[in-house]
Amino acid sequence: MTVAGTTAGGTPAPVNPLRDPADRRLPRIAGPCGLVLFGVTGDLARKKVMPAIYDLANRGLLPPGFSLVGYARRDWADQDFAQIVHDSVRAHARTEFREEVWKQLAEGFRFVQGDFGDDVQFDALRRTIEELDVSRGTGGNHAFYLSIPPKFFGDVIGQLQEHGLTDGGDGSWRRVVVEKPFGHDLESARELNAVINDVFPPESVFRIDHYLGKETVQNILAMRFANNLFEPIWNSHYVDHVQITMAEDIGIGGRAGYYDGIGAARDVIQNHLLQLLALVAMEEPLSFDAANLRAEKEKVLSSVVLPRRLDLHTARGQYAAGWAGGEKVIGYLDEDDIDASSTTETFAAIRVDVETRRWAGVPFYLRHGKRLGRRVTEIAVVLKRAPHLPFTETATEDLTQNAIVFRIQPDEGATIRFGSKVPGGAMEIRDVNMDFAYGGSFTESSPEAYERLILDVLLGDPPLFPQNAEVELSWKILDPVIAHWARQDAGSSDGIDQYAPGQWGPASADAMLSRDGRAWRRP
Ligand SMILES: NC(=O)C1=CN([C@@H]2O[C@H](COP(=O)(O)OP(=O)(O)OC[C@H]3O[C@@H](n4cnc5c(N)ncnc54)[C@H](OP(=O)(O)O)[C@@H]3O)[C@@H](O)[C@H]2O)C=CC1
Ligand SMILES: O=C1O[C@H](COP(=O)(O)O)[C@@H](O)[C@H](O)[C@H]1O
Repeated sequence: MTVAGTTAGGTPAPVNPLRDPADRRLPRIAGPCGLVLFGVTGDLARKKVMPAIYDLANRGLLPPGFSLVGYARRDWADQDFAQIVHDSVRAHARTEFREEVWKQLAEGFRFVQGDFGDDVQFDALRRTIEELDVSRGTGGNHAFYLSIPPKFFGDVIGQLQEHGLTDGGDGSWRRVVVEKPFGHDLESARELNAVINDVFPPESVFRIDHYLGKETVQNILAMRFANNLFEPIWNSHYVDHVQITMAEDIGIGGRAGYYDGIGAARDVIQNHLLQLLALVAMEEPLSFDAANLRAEKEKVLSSVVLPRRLDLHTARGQYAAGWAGGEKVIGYLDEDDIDASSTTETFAAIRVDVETRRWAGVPFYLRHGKRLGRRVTEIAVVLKRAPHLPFTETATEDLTQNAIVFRIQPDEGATIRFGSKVPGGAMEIRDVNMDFAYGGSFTESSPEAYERLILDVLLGDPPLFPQNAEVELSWKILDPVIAHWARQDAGSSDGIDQYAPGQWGPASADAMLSRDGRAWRRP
């Protein structure tokens, strides 16, 4: 971790006059540096990366000479690029627009036009960076952010190496940022890791799983390990099962090219949901530095096993056409550029078990879907029933199981559900909730995940970025599920289960849990 007010190299950070001195939320400031963004016209760059850069600048967390170089095929001048950043900032930034911040930031914008295969333009990129080192004092320190389709990762990394962009000279750093998905199965992930590791040392590679940048996700470890309340019951003696839900109410939008053939399990379960599982199930790390955190996460991921009967313990489906939120919506197969016979799942649910002494016999159920009832991500640790209930049966007929729920988004906080006597003359026990809400407890607002992660890249602070091993272990868990579904598809021409938009997935998902004598929560 970096000490507040110093750069990753330990030298005092330059004081940015635009920094708001009252803002104590992200006290670390990046030293002299710049970012090169590939894929500036893309969805992620526009909605997340460029607004996060502005928000960091607005909070005074970027150095005054920070530079942003866009690389894309469009025939743009620097001003056109600045306009694109401006539009994206005005549409998606979280902090207010301040002209003086924008002006200072925009002075560091440059644009290089080119395809990923264009040698001449990669040379132009090198010269642009050298010019910035002089004019903006970026000191040779640059991060290359690949906000591009994964199939181009190898090409761009190869170009960076070939054109002398991977080494900024003595005392400077070069880093590469890659977005998920890291491959589409174990084999391709290994190949991709080999390509990246051939060019950049592991400490210079920052793999973004943006869930790890979320405040509420980081709080899982704080809540577990800063308190004495949870840890004593955090095991198979008290926990019945764990449900991890990531539900979205949106469809695939314009992302058919990426999504079809990938599907819900690869898109989200392989990365975000298995990372959440690792944080909930891991042992206490020796410290919160990257090596110790990763060691504990790797131990948990290595202990995950799938049930033998994948036909009984997995479920998948596709959203059908219908009504959601008062609007008529099209089905997955009717989306633009989706093949009418596609079997790509937009909903996936799996059961896994963690074979450790702590978790033996405690199933973890993971589910994700698009066009579900509402947008919500939560982790529910559902406890076993009390061993003895000294009440009449009718007194407890409305009492369900106690639960501790981490509310990751959008209603950020945590809930503890337990039974309480209903006021009145009779002994009647009913579920009640004790709530912690960020809004009610903190005046500080949560930084957006990309803000936190981009700042950590610029600081060279690695704990929130998964390394090769975690990525590969996660594919090892998921690959047999994908292979099982492919075998099912090969043996049938019926397509996959459909589910109505606005509902909670296909009937097979409910059946999967009811076979275990359980039911999904309706968050
Ligand atoms: N969008 C999201 O919500 C999320 C995305 N990701 C990941 O982020 C990355 C980017 O995704 P997203 O923004 O959705 O993708 P998009 O398809 O929206 O954007 C891709 C970008 O790559 C550029 N590009 C493609 N081919 C070339 C080429 N040959 N030469 C130069 N530029 C090229 C495109 O430029 P042009 O305009 O010229 O075609 C465009 O700017 C992917 O790895 C994705 O998996 C991860 C999490 C969420
Ligand atoms: O990684 C992804 O995440 C988004 C959802 O992110 P969230 O922060 O809004 O929960 C999802 O829509 C997308 O399909 C996936 O690639």
